[in-house]
Amino acid sequence: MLIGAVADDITGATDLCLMLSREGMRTIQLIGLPEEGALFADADAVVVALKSRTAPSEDAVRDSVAAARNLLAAGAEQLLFKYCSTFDSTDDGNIGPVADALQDLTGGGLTIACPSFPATGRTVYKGHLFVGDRLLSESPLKDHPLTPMEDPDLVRVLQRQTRRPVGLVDWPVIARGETAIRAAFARHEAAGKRILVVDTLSDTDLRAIGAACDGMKLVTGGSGIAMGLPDNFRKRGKLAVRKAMTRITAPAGRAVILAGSCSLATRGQIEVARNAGAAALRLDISAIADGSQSAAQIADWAIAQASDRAPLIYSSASPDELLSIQASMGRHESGALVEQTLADVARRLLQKGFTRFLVAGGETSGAVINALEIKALSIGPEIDPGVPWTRSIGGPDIVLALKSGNFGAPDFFQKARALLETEAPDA
Ligand SMILES: Nc1ncnc2c1ncn2[C@@H]1O[C@H](COP(=O)(O)OP(=O)(O)O)[C@@H](O)[C@H]1O
Ligand SMILES: O=C(O)[C@@H](O)C(=O)COP(=O)(O)O
Repeated sequence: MLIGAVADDITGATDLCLMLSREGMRTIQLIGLPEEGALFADADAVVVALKSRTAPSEDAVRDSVAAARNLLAAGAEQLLFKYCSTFDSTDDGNIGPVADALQDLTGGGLTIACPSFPATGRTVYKGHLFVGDRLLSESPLKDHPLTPMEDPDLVRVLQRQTRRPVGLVDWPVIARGETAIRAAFARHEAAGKRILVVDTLSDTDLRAIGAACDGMKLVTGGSGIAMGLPDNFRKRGKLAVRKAMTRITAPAGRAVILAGSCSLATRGQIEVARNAGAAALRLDISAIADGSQSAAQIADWAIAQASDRAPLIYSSASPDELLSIQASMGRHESGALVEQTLADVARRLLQKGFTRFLVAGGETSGAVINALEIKALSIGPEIDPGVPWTRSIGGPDIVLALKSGNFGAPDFFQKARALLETEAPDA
């Protein structure tokens, strides 16, 4: 194993897997902690998907360290801590505390914080995170149901979460390329900084930063930072050149779309799917709370729809609707109720022969995958930047598109289905 990664949520992990596999690494995604002593002979990269982004910070640290230990024991040469390209976290963490603990585990050397993912509009300039052409704090992420992001200054945000001194390598240095970046790393380290936010405006910047991270024991960031890392191993003859997949074969069976993300992108995709004629059912959270709507009823509704189209089940609400739901039911309580309901629906549909699951939302995907008892995924073709099709390894044989809430073009759900090929019955 060349790269061992710990991701703080499931869609973040698939996003990272896609980047590593596009860059030629044979990549496996594990759901939850790898077994102690496990070896991954066929993988260049192993990404462990945790559900630690919004967990209490002691739990996030414990699970991340346990995963990292097992990856290092299995031979990982470089450790990568993957978090959201929009730095989703609270002042208590979990990015800072987990980065601290992984730095301790890997000998305390310098690391970077690089959330940028220009292909999806996430860039960092003077340490400030932009989403498209808006500052993070003016983007839809300010209304995130669990981690509202109100401060775009990542040095300030991260410094609130870590005891280690945070520094910034700004864009004029990044633009001068690998050698200048390495020199800046050394200067900041000598000045006592331990974790450096790196400005990044383009893929060229990502590749230069990746090259400068050759030999760094721990790297932290979004999936973008993985773009430049595989080449470091290729230069040393440890990695072959591989072609990206363009289609995925799926076992015969029906498809369903489950959307628990409230992001602007997902709400737009729901609208497009509905306008294209998808049968759609919206979760009514107060009806679920008082028992008048149930997962069993919702699953029965999906089963009753035409079998050649994917029914759409969604909970997605506008920021104002969310505020009022959360005010009456609590942020975590209402979120958990929605997640459990969608997960229960998925479990029931699996039992009824559904084999293609398109899930929108990171927390939602985590809940669904746990309910389906999927333990590992292989990575298929890219549907849109950051979102591949995946196929389960072990457990029930199904394909899944786990979409981070904010990712994907407006016609994402239609595009995803167009990449599927049904497996021959005797395969
Ligand atoms: N109508 C709703 N009321 C309350 N919480 C909701 C509602 N719809 C979704 N949620 C919760 O919002 C959270 C969305 O997070 P997630 O699934 O990670 O999406 P994203 O990828 O957009 O962040 C989940 O915990 C989900 O259960
Ligand atoms: O880095 C990203 O933006 C994604 O990989 C990701 O982690 C998004 O999280 P969710 O929106 O919660 O799926």
